[in-house]
Amino acid sequence: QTCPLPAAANNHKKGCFSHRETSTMAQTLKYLGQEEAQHIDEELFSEYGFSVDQLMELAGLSCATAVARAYPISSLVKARPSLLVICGPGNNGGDGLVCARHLKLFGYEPTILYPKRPNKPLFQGLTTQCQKMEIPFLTEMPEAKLIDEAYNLVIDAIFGFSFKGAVREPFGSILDVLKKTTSPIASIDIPSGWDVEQGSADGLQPDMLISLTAPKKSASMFRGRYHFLGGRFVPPSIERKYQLNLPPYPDQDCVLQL
Ligand SMILES: NC(=O)C1=CN([C@@H]2O[C@H](COP(=O)(O)OP(=O)(O)OC[C@H]3O[C@@H](n4cnc5c(N)ncnc54)[C@H](OP(=O)(O)O)[C@@H]3O)[C@@H](O)[C@H]2O)[C@@H](O)CC1
Ligand SMILES: [K+]
Repeated sequence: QTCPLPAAANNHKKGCFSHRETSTMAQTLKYLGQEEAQHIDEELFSEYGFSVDQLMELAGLSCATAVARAYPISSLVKARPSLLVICGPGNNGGDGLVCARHLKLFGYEPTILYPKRPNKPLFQGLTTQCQKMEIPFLTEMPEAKLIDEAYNLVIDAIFGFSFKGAVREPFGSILDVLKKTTSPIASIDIPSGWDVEQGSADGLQPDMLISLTAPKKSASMFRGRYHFLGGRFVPPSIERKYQLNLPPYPDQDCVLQL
């Protein structure tokens, strides 16, 4: 069988739905509503004893792994393996910080924009770790033309499943710039600015989406090339309770291409 998905240095072949008789599984994979995603998240912390930094580390590592699968360093068009990681004010932004740190360990050259930093030890620690990893932080959002020239890829870690309502500054202006860039965008969990369930017809159109735990309803509107599932930490009883019908991850991989 020939894989209909675009080649990502053949890395997608292992575990790719299209290479297995999994079309029925793909149909039954649950796409979560906003409240359901938040309930699962809360339950993992309150009833299952996980800590936020534990799951954030696994989520961020999944994102870095998926990015490296879809955009291997050898496939990048610019001389340096430069990436821009834009982090928002919540846990999605925390995933972005973890993702940037792992990408640096994988040999990429991430730069971070983190305009609104929560005053909490978790995020302060993640920021320090990135600084100690010699990852530069920008003080302002570059113009679209500069992004196109300087970065192979933009990682969108601005908003996740708690985003609601009209976008507030400074993120409105940041998203407006991102809509003008031609560098591909990889969105963590939700394309930022999209309604978590309804999507957004005139919003970002990322090239990649990494759904964490399970895709959210808006993921059915995703039209980019690479859709990965990550966050391989869901206990079987949560999976049963919420009828997630997660496809089996290949071997010991922390990501799966949908
Ligand atoms: N179980 C899992 O799968 C795990 C999930 N994880 C990750 O957590 C993510 C969810 O994180 P989250 O709940 O912290 O919320 P998130 O979406 O980052 O944003 C909240 C921030 O955005 C802000 N904000 C909201 N609306 C806004 C607007 N219109 N305009 C401007 N700002 C707005 C809001 O601001 P506030 O309302 O407080 O002013 C708040 O500061 C999830 O998607 C996944 O990536 C992993 O880390 C761990 C395991
Ligand atoms: K995002």
